[in-house]
Amino acid sequence: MVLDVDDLYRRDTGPIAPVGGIRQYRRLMSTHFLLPSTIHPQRVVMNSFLKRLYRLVTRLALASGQPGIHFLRSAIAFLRRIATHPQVAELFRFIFLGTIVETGRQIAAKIAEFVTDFFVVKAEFPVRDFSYDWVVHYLEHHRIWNESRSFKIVARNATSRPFQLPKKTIGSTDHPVPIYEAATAQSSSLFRWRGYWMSVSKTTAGLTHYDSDGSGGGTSGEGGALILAVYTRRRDVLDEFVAAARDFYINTGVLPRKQYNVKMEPSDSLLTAYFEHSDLTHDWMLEYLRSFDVLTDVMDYHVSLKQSHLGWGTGPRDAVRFLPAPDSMQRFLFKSPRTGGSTWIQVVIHTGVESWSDSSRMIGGSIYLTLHSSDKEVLVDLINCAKQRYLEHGTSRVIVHLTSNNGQWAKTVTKSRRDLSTLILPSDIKETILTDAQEFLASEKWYNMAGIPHRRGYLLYGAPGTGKSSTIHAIAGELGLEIYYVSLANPGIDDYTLARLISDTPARCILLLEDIDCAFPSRDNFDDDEDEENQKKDHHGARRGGYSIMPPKSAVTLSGLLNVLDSVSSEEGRITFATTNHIANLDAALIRPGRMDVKIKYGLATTEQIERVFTVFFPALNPVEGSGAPHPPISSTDLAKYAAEFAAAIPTETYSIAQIQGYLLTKKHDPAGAVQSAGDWLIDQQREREALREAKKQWRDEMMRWQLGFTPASRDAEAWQAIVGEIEPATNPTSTDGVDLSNAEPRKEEDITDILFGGSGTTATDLG
Ligand SMILES: Nc1ncnc2c1ncn2[C@@H]1O[C@H](COP(=O)(O)OP(=O)(O)OP(=O)(O)O)[C@@H](O)[C@H]1O
Repeated sequence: MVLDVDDLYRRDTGPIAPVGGIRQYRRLMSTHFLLPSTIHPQRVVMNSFLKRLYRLVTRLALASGQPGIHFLRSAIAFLRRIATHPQVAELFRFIFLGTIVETGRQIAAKIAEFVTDFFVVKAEFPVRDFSYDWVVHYLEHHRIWNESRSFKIVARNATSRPFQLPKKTIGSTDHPVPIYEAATAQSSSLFRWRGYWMSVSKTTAGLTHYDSDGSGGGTSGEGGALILAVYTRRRDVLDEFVAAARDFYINTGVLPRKQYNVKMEPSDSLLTAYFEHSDLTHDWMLEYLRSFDVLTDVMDYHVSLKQSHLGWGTGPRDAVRFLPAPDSMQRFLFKSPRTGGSTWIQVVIHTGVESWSDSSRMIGGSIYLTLHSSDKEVLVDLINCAKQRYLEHGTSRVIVHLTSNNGQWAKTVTKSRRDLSTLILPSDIKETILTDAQEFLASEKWYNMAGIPHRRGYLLYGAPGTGKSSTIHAIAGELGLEIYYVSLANPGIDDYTLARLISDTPARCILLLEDIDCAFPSRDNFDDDEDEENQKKDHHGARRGGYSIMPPKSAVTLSGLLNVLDSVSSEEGRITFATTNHIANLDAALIRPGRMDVKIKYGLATTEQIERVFTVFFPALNPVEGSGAPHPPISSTDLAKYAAEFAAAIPTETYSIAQIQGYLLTKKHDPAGAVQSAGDWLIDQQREREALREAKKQWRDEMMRWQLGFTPASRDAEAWQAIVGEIEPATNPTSTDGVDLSNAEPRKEEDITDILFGGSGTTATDLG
């Protein structure tokens, strides 16, 4: 601003003011320079500046001794002189021109921005978003990047290959092919799409391929984005483009990008599901993933011959099985049978880590699924499919769940079903158990109405090797139930872990409690399982001694076991099978109806059973395939003759079927020889039994000595004999109670074919 004070003064104040006309200046300033401050706050600032200037000028004028107006004139003249100096004038010209140019540039930028906003539609696709995948896949497929002049070239397998056998010579297909991708630099590509020009660029460096490994720290282009500009005023062109890219992505079934950080950074568009190893749903899912061979893009294999890795025993035992490597990320397309829609699912199978205390147990094994969907129904569909598949497949096998040493369901083994007809049992034991169990499972409503807990217990007792476990196995197959096997002799299982194990079982299943007599201190842990005499004593309920030499075999107490059998969690259609070799050891409370409703005795092989075992072992005219060198075909008449002779040679109810099978196995190609050598085998058996009995007796003696403080040095033969005589009544036919049992009438035992339905308890037929 050029201030011609004189002129102003002249106009407003008339003649020049005399020296010291300070008031005139004041008036001048207030009249013409000061701006109405009420209008705008910036003017207040300006007014303040002018006031200060005015004061300064006034002071200078007074100090110079000149009248104010003369001072101003000389000051202005000085300034004019400077301003008219050629170099200063040149400087002013530059400033002026620069100002014009800069202003012009800014105006042009504004116009460009305006035009861009007006005529270009822009969109940004963040790198870690699905939309990015759609667009990049679409552009890649249409070779949009090739319009660019700068590329990144990577060597890859164009498509994921299913497993192939290695070729003898390396062909061109064995090597990866080059894939052109957009360079990581911020280069933009211009292309035409459906008549519209578009340009695409990236905001940050990073891998651009849709399937890039996001795990490589810093190389995933995290935080970057794809910028798309559509040169049109129409927004719907962008909508169309995005929709087309999305459809193309879905329809080409392209593998989605691997999701690495779903756990840490949950996404709104991804569902995750976790299947814990100890839960049945884990088995469903594993079965589904294995059986359908859904994981077709696996490139990371776990190669195994292990039985437990062979799926469900469908293939030959020596087949090499390729499983996805543990912890590797696989993706598969799940087609929902309900909607018909497909959803990508990422699966990671964690095997867990092996427990240091129990090598058979894996800690933390699980299946982790990530569904590329936000629809929970898809997950429900998947679980239903897995369950259905599992159950369908389950009809040809029996699944047995085993515990670890520290009391958790740790392992699942599958066995092929055993046909009930392969069991050689007297009369209709098998059918009776099966019918009873079927009726029980079908009468849940009746139980509820009658207020009776919906559970049923079966106690199978008798000598080892008589078919107790085999019966349970066959029944489980018939009923289509899974077996949850708990051995009470497992040292890691106590009352607490047993209760937890039981509560972790599903509603409909078979709970198998083996060695139930281990649940409390046995009267004698040296029972000779093979000892016929002892077995008979068991039947008579006679006790061979009152001493428990060894501590109990199980950490489970009787009350703990009773609690578990009575617990609320065991009321949901659960069938409990318990087995024991010594029913006489069991507490009456344990086997009372309500806990063990059906009691079945398994005896040693009768003559009739022995004959049937023989017939089954040597099928007439029908050599068994795959049995090595099959025995020469024999006529059914000869077979019947041999079977009868063999059965007659073996004393009835003396040997278990397992023992007889063991002998026949040594003669599996020679039925006639089996009959001839039967006598020798019996003698061997007798010797073996006596040797075994003697060895056990000696061992028992040693243990007693040790427990009673006898050492070889302090051994006193007489004192020892007195003790042995006192505590070893089993070697004597007379019991310690003083009752002579040698001539006593054996307690009336039902025939093996008779089933004891728990005395006064409900029977299967009662429940009809
Ligand atoms: N009654 C039977 N019919 C057919 N096979 C039998 C029979 N009893 C035993 N076996 C055979 O003997 C073997 C052992 O049978 P199993 O395990 O069922 O006996 P167990 O009574 O449960 O013995 P343990 O009391 O020792 O558990 C199996 O291979 C089975 O095939």
